[in-house]
Amino acid sequence: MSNNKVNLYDLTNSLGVGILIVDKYCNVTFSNDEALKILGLEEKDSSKNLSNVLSNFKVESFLKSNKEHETHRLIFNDKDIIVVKKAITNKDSTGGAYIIFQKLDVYKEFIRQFDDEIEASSLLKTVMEATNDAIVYVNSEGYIEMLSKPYADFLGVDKEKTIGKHVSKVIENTRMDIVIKTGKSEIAQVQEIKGKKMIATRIPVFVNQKVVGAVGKVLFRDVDELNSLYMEINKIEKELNLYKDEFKKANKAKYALDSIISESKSMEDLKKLTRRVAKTNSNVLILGESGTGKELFAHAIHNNSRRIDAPFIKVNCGAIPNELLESELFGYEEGAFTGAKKGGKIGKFKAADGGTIFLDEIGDLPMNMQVKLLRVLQDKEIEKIGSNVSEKIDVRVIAATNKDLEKMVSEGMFRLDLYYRLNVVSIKIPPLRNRKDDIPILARHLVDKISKVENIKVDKISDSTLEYLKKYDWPGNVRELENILERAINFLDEETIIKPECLPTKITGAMRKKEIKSLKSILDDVEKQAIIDSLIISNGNKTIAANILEISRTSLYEKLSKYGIEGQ
Ligand SMILES: Nc1ncnc2c1ncn2[C@@H]1O[C@H](COP(=O)(O)OP(=O)(O)OP(=O)(O)O)[C@@H](O)[C@H]1O
Repeated sequence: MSNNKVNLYDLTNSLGVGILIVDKYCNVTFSNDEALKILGLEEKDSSKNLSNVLSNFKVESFLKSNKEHETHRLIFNDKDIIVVKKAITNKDSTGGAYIIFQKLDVYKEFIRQFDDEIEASSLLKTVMEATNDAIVYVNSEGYIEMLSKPYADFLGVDKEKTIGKHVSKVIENTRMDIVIKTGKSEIAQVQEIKGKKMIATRIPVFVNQKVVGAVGKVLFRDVDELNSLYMEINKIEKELNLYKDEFKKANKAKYALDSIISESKSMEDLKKLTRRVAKTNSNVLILGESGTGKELFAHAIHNNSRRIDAPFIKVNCGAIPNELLESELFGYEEGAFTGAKKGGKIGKFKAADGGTIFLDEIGDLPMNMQVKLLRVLQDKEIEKIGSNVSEKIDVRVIAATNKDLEKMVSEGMFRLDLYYRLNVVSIKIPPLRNRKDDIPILARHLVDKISKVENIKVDKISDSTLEYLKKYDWPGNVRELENILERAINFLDEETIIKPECLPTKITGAMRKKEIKSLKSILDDVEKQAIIDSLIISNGNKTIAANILEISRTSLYEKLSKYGIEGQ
């Protein structure tokens, strides 16, 4: 091989194209490595295979055709190949042809990249045109390739005329050329342009780890604008904190265990149990007749738990109409249904996240909601109405009812699985009639509480009043006691002592009758009844009646007139 041929060989290989040279008899006089590589041929069989290639490439017919060149596309060894044949026609040559070929994939990839670039650049152009921000894009040498209209307007330059100019000639105090050199972003830096302090961000653009340009963006037109924005944000933040505080205050458990006034052993034991239970994370079911203090216990559990600083949210399941219950508990997305509020609504469970939810009157929860509540307790996640995304929540559930839940379960009115989930720990508050020891201390506590609210001076509750209170059965429990005492306090005139007269007759009436009766009047009552009975038996015959009573007729007449019994 001559030196020239060696050069031609290296050169053609480095071009990445296959080259064959044939003489006028269609003998291969030259082939490069790329040719074999592209055609997928082994070097050792090259001469045999090349004749196969020449016939596929239709070289012989090309030589005979006297055409100067010919291009066609063909499939060889499953490869999509483009072939260019060129006749060797210079006058000192003996003829033949150059056959130059390449795999089409290379071009396809090239075209794809080209298309991508066109697409990216038109996308960038569209973004630049649509933006309200001041944006500039410079190439790797710092020449402007794109400038947004707002930026051009602010600079007072013609947008089109800036393209191709060096950024330092168009933008005052620019550092875009520095960012290109350092390859380091500069975020939110002050840049003075036309006497205004602007906040600029400059970001280098990398392709294959090489800086190919940089984007600059002015975040705010002027620092003053930023300051007023900052003040606005500050104001909103303060307002938000205020609302957060209000929310916290409104959704705070008000009562501690000390607020539960009692002296009876049963209640003291219950308070001890409550203190222990509060420390755990278990769901609690509070049972007891109406007015026994179930809500007080729920507050106390929250306030003695680790959740004390998180919200305590109360929901009265019996007071919310069925159709609203789901949105109250779980919230809804904006547009979830007609009439849904803009921005949607947060449900009580979400509001209680991290804290406690108190589901009062749980026995009134309709069946469909029982199923949904069970799912929340099992999965510890909620799904807003109109959303298909569920959200994890961490809420402790305290439920309460004055209904007999076990009976409801046996009657199919309450789900057994939900009952088990809620009843991990149960607190059963005894009715007031079963702990009458609590009445004096409770009465004094309630009188203090009410007199403060009503601003009425009360010195004490008389002993006889306390006796009456202890003898009554209190079907409405502590709430009824509170109401009776409030009424009594409002009865006080100049007095400062609550006496029996201040109590309603349902409490004093029956007892007073019994107590003021003397032995004589009791005997009179019995005597009168015996006379009536004897007259009934004797069918009104006074002689027989006197005989039954073993008294004289005269005596009977006297007693009839004494008791006003007539005409029997
Ligand atoms: N042990 C107590 N000490 C002080 N106040 C009490 C006590 N028990 C109940 N009360 C008061 O009695 C009233 C009724 O209590 P609470 O609302 O907690 O009862 P409840 O069992 O939840 O009633 P309901 O079943 O009707 O919802 C409240 O004003 C509460 O402060």
